[in-house]
Amino acid sequence: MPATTPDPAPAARPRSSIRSLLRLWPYVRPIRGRLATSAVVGVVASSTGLLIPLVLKWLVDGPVTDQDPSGVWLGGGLVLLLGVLEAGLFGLRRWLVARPLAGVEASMRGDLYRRLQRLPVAFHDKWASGQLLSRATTDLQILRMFLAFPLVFLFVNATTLLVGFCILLAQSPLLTLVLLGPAAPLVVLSMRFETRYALAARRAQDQAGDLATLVEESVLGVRIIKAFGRHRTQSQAFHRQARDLRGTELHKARLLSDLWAIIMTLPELAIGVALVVGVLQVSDDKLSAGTLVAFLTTALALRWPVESIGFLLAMSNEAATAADRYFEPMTTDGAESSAGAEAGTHPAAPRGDGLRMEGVRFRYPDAPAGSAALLCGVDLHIRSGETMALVGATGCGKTTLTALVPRLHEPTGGRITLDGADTAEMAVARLRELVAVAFEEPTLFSATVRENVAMGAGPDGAGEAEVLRALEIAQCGFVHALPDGLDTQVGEQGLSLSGGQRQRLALARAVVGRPQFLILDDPLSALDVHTEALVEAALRDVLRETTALVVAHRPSTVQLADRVALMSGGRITAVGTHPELLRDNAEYRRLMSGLDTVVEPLERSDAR
Ligand SMILES: Nc1ncnc2c1ncn2[C@@H]1O[C@H](COP(=O)(O)OP(=O)(O)OP(=O)(O)O)[C@@H](O)[C@H]1O
Repeated sequence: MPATTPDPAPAARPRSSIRSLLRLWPYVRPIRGRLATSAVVGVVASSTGLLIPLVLKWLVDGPVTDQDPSGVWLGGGLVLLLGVLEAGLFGLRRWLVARPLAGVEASMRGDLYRRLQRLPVAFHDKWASGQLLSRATTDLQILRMFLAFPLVFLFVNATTLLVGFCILLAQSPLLTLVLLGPAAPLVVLSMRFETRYALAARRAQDQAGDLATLVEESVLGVRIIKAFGRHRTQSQAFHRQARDLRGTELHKARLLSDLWAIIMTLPELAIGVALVVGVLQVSDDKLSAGTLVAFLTTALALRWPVESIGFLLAMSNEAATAADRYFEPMTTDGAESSAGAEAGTHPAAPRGDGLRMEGVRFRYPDAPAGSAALLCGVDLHIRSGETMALVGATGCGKTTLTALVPRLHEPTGGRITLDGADTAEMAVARLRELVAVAFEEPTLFSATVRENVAMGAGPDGAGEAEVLRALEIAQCGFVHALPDGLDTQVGEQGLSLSGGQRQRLALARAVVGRPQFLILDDPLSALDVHTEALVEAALRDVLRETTALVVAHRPSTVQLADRVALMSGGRITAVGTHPELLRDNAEYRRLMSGLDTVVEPLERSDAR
């Protein structure tokens, strides 16, 4: 099932940026002291800058008018000192927050990673990996930038404006009124901009996530794309999505440039008008030249706090969107709980009853409405130490049923017990210590052979002897011929292995921990007949010590099992030994003779 972009509706819903940003509080709380100090230092720094016009006023009205060179030198030195102090304080502000903010980003990323690990397989089936990747990278960077700049500077600039206007008011109330003229239209404009920019920012961030998904799929599926000559189609899809993203980014840039143009023009106009009015006042002797110089220099110094509002608002908006996107997977329902006994504290249930399924029902959450449940009352008992083969037509739900045992999906009805203990009540960690799985599609990680195999052992890990034993059972002799033996890197960024080799390593991983319960989903499908026979011979010893459910498509795999369960119409319709079923069950005979047919949903619902 292809992963898709999650519900795009949030982009269309109006939301409060402030409420979205307030959700960051738990992460910001530990560094609130640092942030507050950095804000205070920022205010002191910009207020220091506002003292410069006052020194200029003193310079013009005093030493310059009196033609006193030593006074001019003193004034110049003072201006230089204030400038250096301002720069130093801004540097200190930056130093105060840089390290703590990197820590906030790291802890948010850590929480998201842990959350993604705990979210059920159903969640990952639905969410595109690129979307999750962009939330864990770009969105978190945007949030760090917000905490470093807009959060502090919206406060620092607002305070600077307040202090600045008090200074202006003290110089000339009339000229201050002239300067305040554009304030009302600027506020209205900023509010309108905020709404429109928020929608564009959300769209751009979602589109970036979709693009990341497409790139990831193109890289992972490069063999298929080449083999089927689909590079042109894939590249067209890439260009289409990249064009859409570019369009949205341009739209954002247009919104920002419109706002910026007005934010730059209106204050400049107001300063121009203030200059004309001020010059008239100086010529009428209603204002000293020094006061006019100080007023205009202060007004010019306040241009930056006003002009920066545009991009501070834009960055805050993007941060609000990033916060929404970050918290979507963080607050999605269904994370695997650690309900039940804690890992390690749940006593291993006494051996005896084996694996029991009672009336197990399941339907995928995204199955079409009104369609029949995939599993509609599975009853099956695998005795302790027994190996049960699970046979059924393609698509009848065998893999799904095996995934319910380690709770990769939660059954929608019925119960599964392991030696009498209900899996629904067990801590997930404990359950997965008891049950080992090897899937038909073997996934290896970017790690050494040894690490990939040892991953299947419990929290105590596996020693060298255990790893070698598992490799031998799975007939993985080929690993000793690899360039670095067991230390050879395999997986996505390592040496490429054949399908059969990967499958055998996955099998070694499943058996390394001597699991009490073993689930094998057609584990030998990629092996040649000779290797399959060797693996089966070695597996028999392992299977004797464990309770196993083995999905089987071929008579050779079925031979591994003590008994066979036939699955059909979402239920187990027959259980018996291979010869018994061959003798008594026509469907089983058909399946084993290779005349298998794909199960259509209609057939399933008919069977009910
Ligand atoms: N994540 C999913 N969401 C919705 N439907 C799914 C999902 N995974 C599988 N299905 C559907 O459930 C049905 C059973 O799939 P499953 O893989 O369990 O069958 P199977 O018997 O193991 O098939 P095979 O023998 O080919 O491996 C199929 O129709 C499949 O399309």
